[in-house]
Amino acid sequence: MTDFSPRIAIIGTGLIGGSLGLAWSDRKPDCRIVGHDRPEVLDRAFDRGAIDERAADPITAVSGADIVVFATPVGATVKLMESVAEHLKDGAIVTDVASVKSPVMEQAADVLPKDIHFLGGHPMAGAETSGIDSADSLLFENAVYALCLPEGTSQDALSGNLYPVVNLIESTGAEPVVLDADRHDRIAAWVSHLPQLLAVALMNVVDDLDDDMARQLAAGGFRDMTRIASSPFSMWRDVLVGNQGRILDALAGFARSIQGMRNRLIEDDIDALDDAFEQAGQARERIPRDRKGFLQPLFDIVVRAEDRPGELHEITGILLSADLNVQDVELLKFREGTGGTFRLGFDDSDDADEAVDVLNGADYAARRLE
Ligand SMILES: NC(=O)c1ccc[n+]([C@@H]2O[C@H](COP(=O)([O-])OP(=O)(O)OC[C@H]3O[C@@H](n4cnc5c(N)ncnc54)[C@H](O)[C@@H]3O)[C@@H](O)[C@H]2O)c1
Ligand SMILES: O=C(O)C(=O)C[C@]1(C(=O)O)C=C[C@@H](O)C=C1
Repeated sequence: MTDFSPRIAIIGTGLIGGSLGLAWSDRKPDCRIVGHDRPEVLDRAFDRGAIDERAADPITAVSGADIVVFATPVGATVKLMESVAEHLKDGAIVTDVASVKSPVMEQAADVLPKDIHFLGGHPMAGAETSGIDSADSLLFENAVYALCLPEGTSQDALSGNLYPVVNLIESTGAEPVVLDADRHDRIAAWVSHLPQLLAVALMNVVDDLDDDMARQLAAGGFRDMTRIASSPFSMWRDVLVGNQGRILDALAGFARSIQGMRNRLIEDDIDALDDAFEQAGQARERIPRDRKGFLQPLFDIVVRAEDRPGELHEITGILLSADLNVQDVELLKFREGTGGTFRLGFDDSDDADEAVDVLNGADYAARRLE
């Protein structure tokens, strides 16, 4: 594996598995990627260039693979890991992308043979959509990628036995962050799993008003807070099962906070909420800005795009040829099906101005976002 052109098996070529495949096909062209999923998903992954080979079953996929990536829902990952364990190549590295780490880490410790190296993974990037059609080679750009080492594995393994998979993760543009599974799951309960439930609850209480005018008045604030309300339950069910206790703690903490606000309103002590707003404003400022999602690179542009495959690729290609480094990309979904607008973020104001000029020169409608 020293030549860094490993054979990679991706089990589950949906949103996350497909996005990894697309990123590696682009940036690690020497890798050979074999995928396993349902036949129709595999065909689509192959047509999109996310995989080089289709494997009809998981055992065929992992046979001979240097690196195996499970990108299936948590429950399926746990089951599949056991069913392929005995068929893994000696010395292979196994990783996963599950949103909750403890169940996967425990299963890896239980079922993987001693000569297999395991590294738990969780890209902190995703979407409210699922499936291979939503996969995007830029999904992990600037995203934090949580890595969990098995108990008893030293951090040195990240630059040793596990290096090939760390290198692949870094090649997607993601930034690895190492922490243990328990801490990961406790924090993910607060910053990812709780917000998912809140988005669903908020969307539904407004829906229950059954007032069309509410839907019309809902603007940016409501949209920002409910984007992930459309995430698929098929993925989230396993996360809720796998992290139930910690999510209950987070829900209890949230309930206390909201009840506190309610009490201040009941007591007509509105000004007492000033501290809460102050704390929230300051806390949000402390979240790193150079991260996907939160990223407000200081210099943004917007560009109109047609609703056709490859559009983003073309735009980023134009910028790359002009030596302009895009730090973040976001599709602002205003009118689905009729195209949309991308927000592109740059480190530098001059780069943002130049990007507007270059794109306008290539017949795109681009402008600075103030
Ligand atoms: N969606 C996100 O935002 C996000 C972000 C980070 C991590 N994750 C994690 O990534 C994993 C995959 O999520 P996703 O969003 O890509 O979902 P997805 O539905 O887009 O993709 C999952 C794929 O796995 C396939 N699959 C399911 N069971 C299978 C089985 N037994 N054998 C073979 N293939 C099987 C499905 O057909 C599907 O193509 C989950 O563990 C999830 O927790 C998701
Ligand atoms: O939809 C997005 O933007 C996401 O990044 C989704 C998100 C999250 O932020 O909590 C959801 C679950 C995953 O495990 C990781 C990422």
